[in-house]
Amino acid sequence: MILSFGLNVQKALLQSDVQSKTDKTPVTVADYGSQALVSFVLQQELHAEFSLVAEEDSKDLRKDGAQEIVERITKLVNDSLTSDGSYNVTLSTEDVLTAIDSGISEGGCQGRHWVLDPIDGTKGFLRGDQYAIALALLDGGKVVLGVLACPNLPLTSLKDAGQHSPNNEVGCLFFAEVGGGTYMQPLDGSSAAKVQVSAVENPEEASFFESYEAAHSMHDLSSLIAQKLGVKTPPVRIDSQAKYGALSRGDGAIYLRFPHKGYREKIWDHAAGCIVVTEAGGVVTDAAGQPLDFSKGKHLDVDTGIIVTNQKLMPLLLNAVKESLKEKAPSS
Ligand SMILES: Nc1ncnc2c1ncn2[C@@H]1O[C@H](COP(=O)(O)OS(=O)(=O)O)[C@@H](OP(=O)(O)O)[C@H]1O
Ligand SMILES: [Mg+2]
Ligand SMILES: [Mg+2]
Ligand SMILES: [Mg+2]
Repeated sequence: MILSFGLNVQKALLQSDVQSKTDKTPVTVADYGSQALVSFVLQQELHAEFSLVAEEDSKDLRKDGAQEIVERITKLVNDSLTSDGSYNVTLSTEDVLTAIDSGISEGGCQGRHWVLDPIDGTKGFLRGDQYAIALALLDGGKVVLGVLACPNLPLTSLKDAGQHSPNNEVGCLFFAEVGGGTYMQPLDGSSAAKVQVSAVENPEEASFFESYEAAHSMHDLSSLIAQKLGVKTPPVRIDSQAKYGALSRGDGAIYLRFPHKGYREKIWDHAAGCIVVTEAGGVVTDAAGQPLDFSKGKHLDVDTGIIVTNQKLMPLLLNAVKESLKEKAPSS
């Protein structure tokens, strides 16, 4: 239901469906609608008090002049609930705003918290490119479950892109539970298969992922790191945690993310992706080699950036990162 919601809205997006947040990033009726749906379904299924840390809130939707967009979100949510048929309800605008606001939890190191990015890679979503719906569960500050839906990701490896594979089908669901491995299932519901990260040991044979948006990650720094490693192929730039999904099935071997100075990472941008990759045999650390700490609330306080690869390549990657950061540091 939530996945077809994103795809349907992406196809029929109106100019008025896209708003700008105070941090100047875009938010759409799909981001709000997806958050309302996931929050509603979790509450229905869990039959209990639950805690949700999610990206969006209803502040802007409660302002004067926002009535029209709230009604549009409510209609999209109700259309999705009706077409799915699992829940025989019609939500009011206030129900939708309340569902969105259930995502106000701060998370932390105690208890269980769901972590949601209702549309990750909103800019990619708007371009018609990659985006993901990312849901994770924290227990005692550790990620224990992750689900990553990537409605526009090809079922076959991105390595084959452009080679006119007869199978152009898209839509992948990745899921992982701690200790249970990572699985990928086509969104058409056919059976799931276990996936593994790339086994490449020679960095010259490794390809790497990075953000599509240069504003989200320093492409010049990744390029220097890749050069030091001897990586031969150009970077694969795609939006969202689809990068983690693609990496978990070995489409590439490395993911480099170096936000510009001053940006603080949020847990919903990495929690699901992190467990999907680690359960597939990968390693996710900050630029100093420390694991990501999801127990500190909404933010992830990482040293400089986030790097992901397999266990064999990580020591080489960490060295290349350290050398590159030293080279790029302004001399005092
Ligand atoms: N300035 C800056 N630096 C780093 N990261 C930022 C920045 N601004 C936003 N964001 C967050 O990036 C999320 C999307 O990351 P991506 O890796 O998908 O970026 S990209 O679209 O591939 O360029 C994106 O997630 P969504 O908002 O869910 O789309 C943001 O949380
Ligand atoms: Mg956003
Ligand atoms: Mg995001
Ligand atoms: Mg988002």
